Amino acid sequence: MENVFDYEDIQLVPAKCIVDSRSECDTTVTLGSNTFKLPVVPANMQTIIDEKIALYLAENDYFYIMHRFEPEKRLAFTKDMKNRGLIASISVGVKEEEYRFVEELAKAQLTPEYITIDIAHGHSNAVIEMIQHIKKHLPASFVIAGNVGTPEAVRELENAGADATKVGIGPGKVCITKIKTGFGTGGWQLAALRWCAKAASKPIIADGGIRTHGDIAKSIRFGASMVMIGSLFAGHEESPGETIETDGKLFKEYFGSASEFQKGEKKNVEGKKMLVEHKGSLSDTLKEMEQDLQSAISYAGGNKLEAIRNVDYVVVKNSIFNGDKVY
Ligand SMILES: NC(=O)C1=CN([C@@H]2O[C@H](COP(=O)(O)OP(=O)(O)OC[C@H]3O[C@@H](n4cnc5c(N)ncnc54)[C@H](OP(=O)(O)O)[C@@H]3O)[C@@H](O)[C@H]2O)C=CC1
Ligand SMILES: Nc1nc2c(ncn2[C@@H]2O[C@H](COP(=O)(O)O)[C@@H](O)[C@H]2O)c(=O)[nH]1
Repeated sequence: MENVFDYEDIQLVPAKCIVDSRSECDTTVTLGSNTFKLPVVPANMQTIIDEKIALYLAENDYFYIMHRFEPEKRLAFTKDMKNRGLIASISVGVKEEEYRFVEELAKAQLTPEYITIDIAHGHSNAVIEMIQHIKKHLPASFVIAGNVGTPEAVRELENAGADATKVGIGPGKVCITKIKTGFGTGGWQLAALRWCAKAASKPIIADGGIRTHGDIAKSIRFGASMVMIGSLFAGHEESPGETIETDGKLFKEYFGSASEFQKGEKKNVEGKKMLVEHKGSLSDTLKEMEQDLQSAISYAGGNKLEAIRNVDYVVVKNSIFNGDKVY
């Protein structure tokens, strides 16, 4: 790979505006057989989403993916969402008990609309076999598989039956994979996304490294259908992470799914914990994201998300913030 770059190295080039107001710009996106308000999904991590947030997102037409770290609650969660006439979207791992869980769902005739296979190194037979298992027992579920960082991986998971792949190994804010292993897409996530998107024949979810709302538009430009975000969703009133007061200031904790805090032991740790400034309500952030994306669509010279895919861009190595600290 040559000419790698990341979010802060790129600026999108404006095209002639065709709308009279940014409110005319449509930020909706279709994934599988459902249409959502934004091409954004909060990360399936325990300090980012819980049942209450999932319910709020589903009721308000946002995409969500429930985490897999309270495995015993997933069947009841799926049933509850279905009883409310809402989309059920859950995560699974690849261990033996996860195979039994998929069979249990099938036996109970509960088909989640979306199942995400949530594994650090998704380019593996373990993930391929789980995709095939889900497709055998729950053929109507839309399967998102990951995480990966190469075109080969995207193709292999798609060929195994994945309906979408999730790209991003190591760009996350609480990720230490890049430091502990030397591997990943950290520092060149946007270029890796472009590389993967060129090989993809199905949707790609860009996962990790989003630090500003403008990065959502950049992800769309470089081939993402949807963007998964952790840290920007971490500090809300509703966020499940613990609230901590330091010197009169409120913070919320945000920890990695492969951190010692998540695992309860110091084994194969590839994540850390940090404190994020308290930032008000989730609905305010979602509204602001929508407005910023509407504005981005207007700069792209269109009135739909698709317009962003075709804009020109320039590489401005590490200079777009002019020294301003925005995160
Ligand atoms: N997007 C990212 O960059 C990363 C995300 N994470 C997140 O952390 C969580 C835990 O992930 P993960 O450890 O995969 O899940 P699990 O702890 O559920 O591990 C799943 C299985 O895969 C095996 N495994 C894990 N990593 C590797 C590897 N590098 N090579 C071969 N086998 C492996 C594990 O065995 P064993 O433990 O014995 O090796 C285990 O059997 C997930 O939520 C994941 O998304 C973690 C790191 C990077
Ligand atoms: N390497 C690790 N990556 C992790 C861990 N827990 C989550 N993640 C990934 O990060 C993104 C969120 O990134 P952000 O930049 O938006 O904060 C999340 O969706 C996972 O893919 C971890 O412990 N280690």
